[in-house]
Amino acid sequence: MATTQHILIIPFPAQGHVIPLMELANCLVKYNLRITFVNTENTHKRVLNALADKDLLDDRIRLVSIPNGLESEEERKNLEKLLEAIFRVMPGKLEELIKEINGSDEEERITCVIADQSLGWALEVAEKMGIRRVAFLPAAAACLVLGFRIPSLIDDGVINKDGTLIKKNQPLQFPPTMPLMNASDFVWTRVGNMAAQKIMFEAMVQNSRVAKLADWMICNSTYDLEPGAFDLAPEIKPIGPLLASNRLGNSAGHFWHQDSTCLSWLDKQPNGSVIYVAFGSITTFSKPQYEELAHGLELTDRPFLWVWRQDSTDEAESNATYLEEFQQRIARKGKMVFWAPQQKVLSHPSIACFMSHCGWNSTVESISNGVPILCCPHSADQFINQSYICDIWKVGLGFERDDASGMITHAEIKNKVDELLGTMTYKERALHLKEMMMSSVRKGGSSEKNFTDFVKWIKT
Ligand SMILES: O=c1ccn([C@@H]2O[C@H](COP(=O)(O)OP(=O)(O)O[C@H]3O[C@H](CO)[C@@H](O)[C@H](O)[C@H]3O)[C@@H](O)[C@H]2O)c(=O)[nH]1
Repeated sequence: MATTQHILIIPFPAQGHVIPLMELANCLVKYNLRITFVNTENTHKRVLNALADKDLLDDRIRLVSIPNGLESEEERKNLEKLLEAIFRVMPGKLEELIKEINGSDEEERITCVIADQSLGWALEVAEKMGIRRVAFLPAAAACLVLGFRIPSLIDDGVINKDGTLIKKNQPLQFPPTMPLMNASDFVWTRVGNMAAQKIMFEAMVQNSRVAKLADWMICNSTYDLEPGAFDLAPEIKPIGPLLASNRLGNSAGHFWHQDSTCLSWLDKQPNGSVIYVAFGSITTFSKPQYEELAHGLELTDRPFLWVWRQDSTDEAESNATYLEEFQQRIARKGKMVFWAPQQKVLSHPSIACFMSHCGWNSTVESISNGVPILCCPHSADQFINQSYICDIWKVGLGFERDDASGMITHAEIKNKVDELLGTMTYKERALHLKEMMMSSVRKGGSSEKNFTDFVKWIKT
């Protein structure tokens, strides 16, 4: 008989998915469970490289990889190719891996698969092999509720069967505690071209259907953050916020080395003074937009820490001179890094606010630290998250875009920074939300209770 249960965890191959699932793995091993964490080959290499010098993982977490059928970085960045290849190649590879593990030793048998909700096929593989299964949602519960609602959106004539919009200007109001959703802000209508949108839509339809096959659906949220969404879909259980600080550890699963020099730089700044600027792991803006942002930050005359991640060598080369000049010019006030230890940055007392693309992890990490947000959403779910931040929780502000250029201008950036930091209400509300969120993971809190029930179920 197995001494401890053996769980297989599989994330979608993107940074915003690997980090929270790695955090979940770290929480589970505290309950003496063993984890096999399955990344794609490329992600696996990146995670190992970034781990090399520190953040050593608990030895009950074994990192392994399977191919996703894509060779080049260019292909991996193309959402259509990525989704198509993942679906074509990975289910068979996952099944082979599980068979190999299960065949090696009775004690090694996988007893449960925890799959990223956006990899519905992994739940189907588990079901086919008679293994218990869990869907993990790294985004807001509202996104899955939207996925569940797709059939009624089609019946009500809001969208066509392929996800294209019929009623463009008709916002959708779920309960008032959920964001008012503009039809043009649905997750799939905010990705790439029409072909990418259709593929994303099909994936959402499929994944939302398959999620219902899961024995548990868990997500990185709390009842206080999204009461309306959990009322509509009580089968989704929040276990968040999943943060390394909850277990006094380092966050793991990074694709890049975390530049900790920014922490000693933050130590030298006055409390509540620094604007932290970071747009997650995928989002990039045009060069003119970065120039507006740089200009705007300079105008605020406040210290700032800016994560400027450049994806390609071309991009890095084209920005090199500008960046160098800019860094010299702002050296007195600002610091730039390629990749920051974001969770530690956001918990630093010198941080005043977070200028963010509103990825769900960044949103949760910011609020868990009582940090108000300036919103620059770019794609997918980020517009829904912005609506939570600005309209529902009222802990942040969005930017108006210039009619002619479509950009956020330097003047707008300065004005919104001044507005957000010039009144205490945003900070007060953020601190209030922080308190509610953090109490949910303390003993007896709602997320802690869901997590304990979940672990009990896994262990039976
Ligand atoms: O310098 C940095 C910048 C980011 N992070 C971390 O990287 C993660 C980024 O996640 P997120 O804020 O969610 O952004 P994305 O990487 O863009 O995440 C993708 O996945 C999310 C979860 O599904 C979605 O909400 C986003 O829209 C989608 O782009 C967070 O944990 C950050 O703490 C760092 O550690 N250092």
